[in-house]
Amino acid sequence: MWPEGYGRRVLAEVDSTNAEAARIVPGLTGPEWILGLTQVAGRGRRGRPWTMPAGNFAGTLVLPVSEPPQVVALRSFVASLALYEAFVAVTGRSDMLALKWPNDVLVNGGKVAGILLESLGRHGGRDWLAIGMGVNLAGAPDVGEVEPGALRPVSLMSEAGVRVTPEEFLAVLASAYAWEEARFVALGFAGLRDAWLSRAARLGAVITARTGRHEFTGTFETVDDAGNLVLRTASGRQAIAAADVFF
Ligand SMILES: O=C(O)CCCC[C@@H]1SC[C@@H]2NC(=O)N[C@@H]21
Repeated sequence: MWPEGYGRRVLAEVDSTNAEAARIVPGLTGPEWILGLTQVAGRGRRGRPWTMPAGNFAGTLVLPVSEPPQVVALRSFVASLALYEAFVAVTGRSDMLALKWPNDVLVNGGKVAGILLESLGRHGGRDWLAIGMGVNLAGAPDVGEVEPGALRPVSLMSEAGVRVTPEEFLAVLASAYAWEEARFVALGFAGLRDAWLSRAARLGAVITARTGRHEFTGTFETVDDAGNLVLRTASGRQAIAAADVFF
């Protein structure tokens, strides 16, 4: 069932649903989903492009938020848990799914979805956030399109053999997101941290985190209560706020 209080608009073609979010936010009074059936200038994290083979999901939730910025940023965990639940709902399986810090969703070890949070500033006396989600439902970009060392892109179709339209996926995701959002607002990150950790890829394994300035290799111990990646390295415990992670 479509969640109460959330609006929805579906666009045949859009440059980027996150860019569209910035355009429409001044006229909004509550949360609104934007679905782009074709997205021609999708944006990924760290300024990378996000390509969208036909039939994939490109959606952005435009959300009013009321917490300090470091808490608002924890919506990436809310969104990744919602994506995970949506995948379980459409495939009936959880055995091949995992979450990669900070906010990728993996199927059989390949990247099937990514999340891009962008602040939209203040409108109508409220702060707004764009939560952009790209999901490879039908096809994955060519492996040559991702940076060296990044996980191979995969699609739900190739890994699970499940065919889902973007509209069908939006219905499932919107409902999963609304549930996770309500839990986050009621209980804070403490209310979902264990759920996220129990779905985490490579917890307890040695991983590498690159921050742009530094590279840390160590055992992935946990995610702390501020959402930082905690690694046990040869030189001690490191809590890392933002990085790309390599397995
Ligand atoms: O780099 C990543 O992993 C994040 C990718 C986020 C892509 C989605 S697609 C829908 C929304 N609109 C955009 O332009 N980007 C996000």
